[in-house]
Amino acid sequence: MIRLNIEPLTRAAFAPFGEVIDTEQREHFLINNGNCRRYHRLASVETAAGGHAVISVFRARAATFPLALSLVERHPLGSQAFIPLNKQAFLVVVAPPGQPPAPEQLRCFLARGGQGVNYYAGTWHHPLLALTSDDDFLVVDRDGEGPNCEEHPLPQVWLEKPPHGV
Ligand SMILES: NC(=O)N[C@@H](O)C(=O)O
Ligand code: NI
Repeated sequence: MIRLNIEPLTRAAFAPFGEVIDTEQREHFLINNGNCRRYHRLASVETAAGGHAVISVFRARAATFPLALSLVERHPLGSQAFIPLNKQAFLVVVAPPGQPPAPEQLRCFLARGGQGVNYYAGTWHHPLLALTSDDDFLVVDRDGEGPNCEEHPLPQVWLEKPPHGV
């Protein structure tokens, strides 16, 4: 049985899996006559095989802990971004693109309030893990023809609740 450690979400640590969407210490430039900062291209949207990008809202129930992770999935034809609309923290479980991951390859990150993630096409990940009930996330991913969700079952991988007040 494997219990995943929870790591802080940083751009460097998440680089093999995708991009971190946040504004802390990020480059920006002024637009709209100096009334607005543009944090430009924090992440890129991938849509392959004739697909197109769509914007959705996911309203998620909070995960309950300890949590047995039963699967990971990947979207080979497109990226997938999750941006919390209420700046709530959430959990991100990922493994690098490529062969279906062994449990030891899984990484768990805590996205603190205000951080979002963009999974590269093909990055293995657990479906959205919210920590707050009815939490809303803006989701940008690919819609269109073709198989874009592959699942891989996991044996005995557990996740404990993150420390309080994260
Ligand atoms: N099913 C769906 O659209 N969501 C998953 O891809 C997910 O990563 O939460
Ligand atoms: Ni997904």
